Formats: sequence, C-alpha cells, structure tokens
Amino acid sequence: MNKVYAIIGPPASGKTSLVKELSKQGVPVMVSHTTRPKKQHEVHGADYYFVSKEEFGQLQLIEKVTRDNNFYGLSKDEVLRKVNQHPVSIVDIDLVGLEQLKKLLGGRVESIFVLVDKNTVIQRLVTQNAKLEDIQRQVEQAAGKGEFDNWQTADYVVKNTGAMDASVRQMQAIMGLLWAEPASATETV
Ligand SMILES: Nc1nc2c(ncn2[C@@H]2O[C@H](COP(=O)(O)OP(=O)(O)O)[C@@H](O)[C@H]2O)c(=O)[nH]1
Ligand SMILES: Nc1ncnc2c1ncn2[C@@H]1O[C@H](COP(=O)(O)OP(=O)(O)O)[C@@H](O)[C@H]1O
Repeated sequence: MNKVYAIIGPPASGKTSLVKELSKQGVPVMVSHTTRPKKQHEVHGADYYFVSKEEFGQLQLIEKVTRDNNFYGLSKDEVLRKVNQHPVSIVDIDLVGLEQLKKLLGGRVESIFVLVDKNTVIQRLVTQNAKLEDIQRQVEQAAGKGEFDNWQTADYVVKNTGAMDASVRQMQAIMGLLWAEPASATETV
C-alpha cells in the first residue's frame, strides 16, 4: 500500500528544512498552491504551485489558509496524484490538514511528529530575527493548539534538537528508505 508521511510539529521545529532535505534525496513531496508572489529563489511545482486568485478559486482543496491576504492550500488532485504514483511521499501539514488527509486516504497516512522543546523554538525564532511579540504570539498559539503535545498521538516521533542529518536518517528509516548495512559475511569476531 502506498504511504504518505505527514510531517507535523510546532513552528520552527524544522519541518520545512527536513522536508527540503528529504526532497533533495529524492523523496516526493506534496506541494501546496498559493496566490502569494514567487520569491526569486523559489521554483514553481517544488516550493509551491504559484497561481492567480481565479485559478486558486477553482481548485478542490482538502484544506486552506489565508495569510496577509494570500491564499494557501493543498489540492485533492495533488494528494491523489502523488499518493497513487509513489510508494512513499511526504507532506508538511498542520493538524487540521492531517485530519482531512486521513479522511481522504485512511490508513495510507502516517504521521511523524518533529519534537522540539519550547526554548529551542524560541531560540530559533530569535535567530531568524523574528520580533519578540511575534515569537510570543506564535508560541502561545502553537501551545493553545496543542502543537507541542501532538507527539502523544503521532505514529512516529523524531527529536530534532541535535544534528539535522540524524533526524533525516531517522525519518528515512521510518519510511523504509534506509536499511542498516548488513554485517560482512566474512567478518570474524
Ligand atoms: N494550512 C496551510 N498552511 C500553509 C500551506 N502552505 C503554506 N502554509 C503556511 O503558510 C505560511 C506562510 O508560508 P510562506 O509564505 O511560504 O512563508 P514565508 O516564506 O516565511 O513568507 C507558513 O506558515 C506555511 O506553513 C497550506 O497548503 N496549508
Ligand atoms: N536540527 C536542527 N538544529 C539546528 N537548527 C535547526 C535544526 N532543524 C532546523 N533548524 C533551524 O530551525 C529553523 C526553523 O526551521 P524550519 O524548517 O523553518 O521549521 P518549521 O518549518 O517547522 O517552522 C531554521 O532556521 C532551521 O535552519
């Protein structure tokens, strides 16, 4: 059965970075549509599908959000296309999206919670030069939605406070994309 692994976790836990790295290693990613302008370094179809408001309005979406007058959403077509084409794919999604994904795909969805503590989140947001009041709001909102506690209901948990490489390898192992090197047959003890 083809599987989609939903990467969930609080803000600044590392979801975007981990998904980008897994994508570089060849894991197919479900891509959202957005009406916000494309930034120079971004690639249509990889970072987002960049579309007009009219085009966005015609999509069948499993969930969407409005931010700063821009729309973002994951289309049903994108989900079905990726899950039907690939044995394993990944998606960076929030909890509402995860519930919708489960309604659409049932047992084909597994969730991986990216675990970090609140202090690490705050430190990372400070490093990204976020304003203190924005940091406080983001952390409070995430805590209010239970985003620090979702590890309790996720299928898998990966702690992302050490080296990112280690988290990437753990996720590959969870998804069945990494195997331990077999011990050499000629090895003596
Ligand atoms: N619910 C939902 N949120 C999304 C989707 N796509 C992106 N987002 C969120 O929208 C926010 C803004 O994304 P983006 O414009 O790429 O961020 P920026 O590069 O930091 O300006 C981020 O928090 C994303 O996680 C989506 O399909 N659904
Ligand atoms: N294992 C890690 N160690 C240190 N910094 C990390 C690690 N993983 C991610 N980061 C950093 O944390 C910040 C937030 O990561 P990001 O991928 O944007 O999180 P999210 O998508 O969950 O909001 C980024 O600056 C990123 O480089």
